[in-house]
Amino acid sequence: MTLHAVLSPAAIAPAVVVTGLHRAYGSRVVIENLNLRIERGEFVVLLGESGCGKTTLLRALAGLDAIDGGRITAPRRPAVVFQEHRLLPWDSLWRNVALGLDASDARQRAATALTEVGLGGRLDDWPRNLSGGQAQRVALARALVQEPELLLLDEPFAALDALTRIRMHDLVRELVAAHRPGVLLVTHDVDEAIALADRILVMREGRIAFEHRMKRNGAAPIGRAELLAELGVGTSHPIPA
Ligand SMILES: Nc1ncnc2c1ncn2[C@@H]1O[C@H](COP(=O)(O)OP(=O)(O)OP(=O)(O)O)[C@@H](O)[C@H]1O
Repeated sequence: MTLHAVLSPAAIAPAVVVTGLHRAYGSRVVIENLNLRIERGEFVVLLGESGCGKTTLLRALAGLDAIDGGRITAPRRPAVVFQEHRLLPWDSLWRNVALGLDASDARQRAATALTEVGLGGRLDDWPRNLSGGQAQRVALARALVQEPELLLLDEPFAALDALTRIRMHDLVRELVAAHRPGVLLVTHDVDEAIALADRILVMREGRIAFEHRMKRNGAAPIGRAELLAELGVGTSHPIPA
Protein backbone atom coordinates (compact mmCIF):
# COMPACT_ATOMS: atom_id res chain seq x y z
CA MET A 1 0.00 0.00 0.00
CA THR A 2 1.37 3.43 -0.86
CA LEU A 3 1.62 6.20 1.69
CA HIS A 4 -0.99 8.12 -0.29
CA ALA A 5 -3.49 5.30 0.13
CA VAL A 6 -2.90 5.17 3.89
CA LEU A 7 -3.52 8.90 4.26
CA SER A 8 -6.46 9.06 1.90
CA PRO A 9 -9.70 9.91 3.79
CA ALA A 10 -11.49 7.38 1.62
CA ALA A 11 -9.39 4.67 3.23
CA ILE A 12 -10.64 5.52 6.72
CA ALA A 13 -13.72 3.54 7.71
CA PRO A 14 -16.70 5.63 8.88
CA ALA A 15 -17.40 5.77 12.61
CA VAL A 16 -20.83 4.27 12.02
CA VAL A 17 -23.20 3.42 9.19
CA VAL A 18 -26.90 2.91 9.88
CA THR A 19 -29.16 1.53 7.16
CA GLY A 20 -32.90 1.05 7.27
CA LEU A 21 -33.10 1.18 11.05
CA HIS A 22 -36.47 0.26 12.48
CA ARG A 23 -37.60 0.29 16.10
CA ALA A 24 -41.10 -0.10 17.53
CA TYR A 25 -42.58 -0.48 20.97
CA GLY A 26 -45.57 -2.74 20.36
CA SER A 27 -47.55 -1.14 17.55
CA ARG A 28 -45.87 2.24 18.09
CA VAL A 29 -43.16 2.84 15.50
CA VAL A 30 -40.45 5.06 17.01
CA ILE A 31 -37.73 4.82 14.34
CA GLU A 32 -38.68 4.19 10.74
CA ASN A 33 -36.23 3.34 7.95
CA LEU A 34 -33.53 5.62 9.29
CA ASN A 35 -30.24 5.97 7.42
CA LEU A 36 -27.19 7.69 8.87
CA ARG A 37 -23.45 7.74 8.27
CA ILE A 38 -20.98 9.49 10.55
CA GLU A 39 -17.34 9.87 9.53
CA ARG A 40 -14.38 9.73 11.90
CA GLY A 41 -13.74 13.25 13.24
CA GLU A 42 -17.21 14.43 12.21
CA PHE A 43 -19.36 16.17 14.84
CA VAL A 44 -23.06 15.48 14.22
CA VAL A 45 -25.72 17.09 16.40
CA LEU A 46 -29.21 15.62 16.63
CA LEU A 47 -32.13 17.88 17.54
CA GLY A 48 -35.82 17.14 17.69
CA GLU A 49 -38.80 17.71 19.86
CA SER A 50 -39.38 15.59 22.92
CA GLY A 51 -40.46 12.04 22.13
CA CYS A 52 -39.31 12.03 18.47
CA GLY A 53 -36.90 9.13 19.04
CA LYS A 54 -33.47 10.71 19.69
CA THR A 55 -32.61 8.67 22.79
CA THR A 56 -33.98 5.52 21.19
CA LEU A 57 -31.58 6.04 18.27
CA LEU A 58 -28.63 6.78 20.54
CA ARG A 59 -29.29 3.74 22.71
CA ALA A 60 -29.55 1.55 19.61
CA LEU A 61 -26.20 2.90 18.36
CA ALA A 62 -24.70 2.25 21.80
CA GLY A 63 -25.88 -1.34 21.67
CA LEU A 64 -27.95 -0.76 24.82
CA ASP A 65 -31.28 -1.59 23.15
CA ALA A 66 -32.39 -4.11 20.59
CA ILE A 67 -33.41 -3.03 17.10
CA ASP A 68 -36.32 -4.46 15.11
CA GLY A 69 -34.87 -4.07 11.64
CA GLY A 70 -32.02 -2.63 9.62
CA ARG A 71 -28.32 -2.67 10.31
CA ILE A 72 -25.81 -0.74 12.40
CA THR A 73 -22.19 -1.15 11.33
CA ALA A 74 -19.53 0.24 13.64
CA PRO A 75 -15.90 -0.82 13.86
CA ARG A 76 -15.92 -0.99 17.64
CA ARG A 77 -18.24 -0.53 20.60
CA PRO A 78 -19.05 3.19 20.94
CA ALA A 79 -18.43 5.18 24.12
CA VAL A 80 -21.35 7.02 25.71
CA VAL A 81 -21.64 10.04 28.00
CA PHE A 82 -25.06 10.63 29.56
CA GLN A 83 -26.66 13.66 31.18
CA GLU A 84 -25.77 12.19 34.60
CA HIS A 85 -22.09 11.35 35.08
CA ARG A 86 -22.76 7.77 36.26
CA LEU A 87 -19.46 7.60 38.16
CA LEU A 88 -19.10 4.87 40.78
CA PRO A 89 -19.07 6.63 44.17
CA TRP A 90 -16.89 3.99 45.82
CA ASP A 91 -14.08 4.25 43.25
CA SER A 92 -11.44 6.94 42.96
CA LEU A 93 -11.43 9.13 39.85
CA TRP A 94 -8.64 7.22 38.14
CA ARG A 95 -10.36 3.89 38.83
CA ASN A 96 -13.60 5.26 37.40
CA VAL A 97 -11.78 6.29 34.25
CA ALA A 98 -9.84 3.03 34.03
CA LEU A 99 -12.98 0.93 34.41
CA GLY A 100 -12.99 -1.58 31.58
CA LEU A 101 -9.32 -1.07 30.74
CA ASP A 102 -7.61 -4.39 30.94
CA ALA A 103 -4.02 -3.25 30.91
CA SER A 104 -1.06 -2.97 33.25
CA ASP A 105 -0.76 0.71 32.29
CA ALA A 106 -4.42 1.45 33.19
CA ARG A 107 -3.51 4.03 35.86
CA GLN A 108 -1.15 5.80 33.47
CA ARG A 109 -3.77 5.89 30.72
CA ALA A 110 -6.41 7.16 33.15
CA ALA A 111 -3.95 9.84 34.33
CA THR A 112 -3.37 10.99 30.75
CA ALA A 113 -7.12 11.16 30.09
CA LEU A 114 -7.79 13.05 33.35
CA THR A 115 -4.99 15.50 32.48
CA GLU A 116 -6.63 16.09 29.10
CA VAL A 117 -9.86 17.13 30.81
CA GLY A 118 -8.02 19.37 33.28
CA LEU A 119 -8.17 17.04 36.31
CA GLY A 120 -4.67 15.57 36.23
CA GLY A 121 -4.13 16.51 39.88
CA ARG A 122 -7.21 14.66 41.15
CA LEU A 123 -6.42 11.01 40.34
CA ASP A 124 -7.01 9.74 43.88
CA ASP A 125 -9.93 12.04 44.67
CA TRP A 126 -13.57 10.83 44.90
CA PRO A 127 -16.65 11.58 42.77
CA ARG A 128 -18.44 13.13 45.79
CA ASN A 129 -15.88 15.97 45.83
CA LEU A 130 -16.59 17.07 42.26
CA SER A 131 -18.81 19.83 40.88
CA GLY A 132 -21.29 18.89 38.16
CA GLY A 133 -18.96 20.18 35.46
CA GLN A 134 -15.95 18.33 36.88
CA ALA A 135 -17.95 15.10 37.09
CA GLN A 136 -18.86 15.44 33.41
CA ARG A 137 -15.17 16.01 32.63
CA VAL A 138 -14.39 12.68 34.32
CA ALA A 139 -17.21 11.05 32.33
CA LEU A 140 -15.62 12.42 29.14
CA ALA A 141 -12.20 11.10 30.21
CA ARG A 142 -13.74 7.68 30.91
CA ALA A 143 -15.21 7.66 27.39
CA LEU A 144 -12.09 8.88 25.60
CA VAL A 145 -9.66 6.56 27.40
CA GLN A 146 -11.29 3.79 25.34
CA GLU A 147 -10.17 5.59 22.14
CA PRO A 148 -13.68 5.12 20.65
CA GLU A 149 -14.30 5.52 16.97
CA LEU A 150 -17.81 6.69 17.79
CA LEU A 151 -18.62 8.92 20.78
CA LEU A 152 -22.29 9.22 21.76
CA LEU A 153 -23.27 12.21 23.88
CA ASP A 154 -26.80 12.19 25.32
CA GLU A 155 -27.42 15.76 26.55
CA PRO A 156 -24.20 15.69 28.60
CA PHE A 157 -24.20 19.44 29.31
CA ALA A 158 -27.94 19.95 29.91
CA ALA A 159 -27.69 20.06 33.71
CA LEU A 160 -24.75 22.50 33.80
CA ASP A 161 -24.89 26.26 34.30
CA ALA A 162 -24.44 28.43 31.21
CA LEU A 163 -20.80 29.38 31.82
CA THR A 164 -19.72 25.82 32.62
CA ARG A 165 -21.57 24.64 29.52
CA ILE A 166 -19.58 27.04 27.31
CA ARG A 167 -16.32 25.82 28.89
CA MET A 168 -17.40 22.23 28.23
CA HIS A 169 -18.09 23.12 24.60
CA ASP A 170 -14.51 24.37 24.22
CA LEU A 171 -13.17 21.25 25.94
CA VAL A 172 -15.19 18.78 23.91
CA ARG A 173 -14.22 20.54 20.68
CA GLU A 174 -10.51 20.22 21.64
CA LEU A 175 -10.91 16.57 22.63
CA VAL A 176 -12.68 15.66 19.40
CA ALA A 177 -10.03 17.50 17.34
CA ALA A 178 -7.31 15.55 19.17
CA HIS A 179 -8.90 12.07 19.18
CA ARG A 180 -11.03 12.34 16.04
CA PRO A 181 -13.92 10.04 16.95
CA GLY A 182 -17.15 10.47 15.06
CA VAL A 183 -19.60 12.18 17.43
CA LEU A 184 -23.36 12.07 17.76
CA LEU A 185 -24.59 14.65 20.28
CA VAL A 186 -28.25 14.71 21.29
CA THR A 187 -29.32 18.08 22.65
CA HIS A 188 -32.29 20.41 23.02
CA ASP A 189 -30.01 23.46 22.89
CA VAL A 190 -30.06 25.11 19.46
CA ASP A 191 -27.08 27.33 20.33
CA GLU A 192 -25.09 24.28 21.42
CA ALA A 193 -25.89 22.66 18.08
CA ILE A 194 -24.72 25.71 16.12
CA ALA A 195 -21.58 26.03 18.26
CA LEU A 196 -20.43 22.43 17.92
CA ALA A 197 -21.87 20.78 14.82
CA ASP A 198 -20.26 19.98 11.52
CA ARG A 199 -23.70 18.71 10.60
CA ILE A 200 -27.09 19.27 12.22
CA LEU A 201 -29.88 16.74 11.94
CA VAL A 202 -33.48 17.33 12.99
CA MET A 203 -35.51 14.23 13.75
CA ARG A 204 -39.29 14.14 13.40
CA GLU A 205 -41.47 11.13 14.05
CA GLY A 206 -38.63 8.65 13.86
CA ARG A 207 -37.02 9.99 10.68
CA ILE A 208 -34.28 12.47 9.81
CA ALA A 209 -36.48 15.30 8.53
CA PHE A 210 -33.82 18.00 8.08
CA GLU A 211 -30.07 18.01 7.55
CA HIS A 212 -27.67 20.94 7.39
CA ARG A 213 -23.90 20.92 6.90
CA MET A 214 -22.15 23.77 8.65
CA LYS A 215 -19.25 25.57 7.02
CA ARG A 216 -16.85 26.48 9.76
CA ASN A 217 -14.93 29.21 7.92
CA GLY A 218 -17.26 32.18 7.87
CA ALA A 219 -20.50 33.18 9.53
CA ALA A 220 -22.82 30.45 10.80
CA PRO A 221 -24.69 29.43 7.65
CA ILE A 222 -27.83 28.58 9.56
CA GLY A 223 -29.47 30.95 12.00
CA ARG A 224 -31.17 29.90 15.21
CA ALA A 225 -34.52 31.21 13.95
CA GLU A 226 -34.31 28.91 10.93
CA LEU A 227 -33.37 25.99 13.13
CA LEU A 228 -36.13 26.74 15.64
CA ALA A 229 -38.60 26.81 12.77
CA GLU A 230 -37.40 23.32 11.77
CA LEU A 231 -38.10 22.28 15.34
CA GLY A 232 -41.63 23.56 15.05
CA VAL A 233 -41.13 26.64 17.23
CA GLY A 234 -43.19 29.36 15.56
CA THR A 235 -41.87 32.87 15.03
CA SER A 236 -44.94 34.26 16.81
CA HIS A 237 -42.91 33.58 19.98
CA PRO A 238 -40.17 36.16 20.55
CA ILE A 239 -36.79 34.47 20.14
CA PRO A 240 -34.35 35.49 22.85
CA ALA A 241 -31.03 36.88 21.54
N1 LIG B 1 -39.13 1.38 26.83
C1 LIG B 1 -40.12 2.00 26.15
N2 LIG B 1 -41.34 1.45 26.03
C2 LIG B 1 -42.34 2.02 25.35
N3 LIG B 1 -42.19 3.21 24.69
C3 LIG B 1 -41.02 3.82 24.76
C4 LIG B 1 -39.91 3.25 25.49
N4 LIG B 1 -38.85 4.09 25.37
C5 LIG B 1 -39.28 5.13 24.62
N5 LIG B 1 -40.57 4.98 24.25
C6 LIG B 1 -41.35 5.88 23.41
O1 LIG B 1 -40.64 6.09 22.22
C7 LIG B 1 -40.77 7.46 21.80
C8 LIG B 1 -39.39 8.07 21.63
O2 LIG B 1 -38.74 8.17 22.88
P1 LIG B 1 -37.29 8.80 23.01
O3 LIG B 1 -36.91 8.70 24.46
O4 LIG B 1 -36.39 8.17 22.02
O5 LIG B 1 -37.56 10.31 22.60
P2 LIG B 1 -36.58 11.56 22.68
O6 LIG B 1 -36.62 12.22 21.36
O7 LIG B 1 -35.24 11.13 23.17
O8 LIG B 1 -37.31 12.45 23.77
P3 LIG B 1 -36.69 13.49 24.83
O9 LIG B 1 -36.15 14.62 24.03
O10 LIG B 1 -37.87 13.88 25.65
O11 LIG B 1 -35.64 12.75 25.63
C9 LIG B 1 -41.61 8.15 22.86
O12 LIG B 1 -42.92 8.22 22.41
C10 LIG B 1 -41.53 7.24 24.06
O13 LIG B 1 -42.71 7.31 24.82
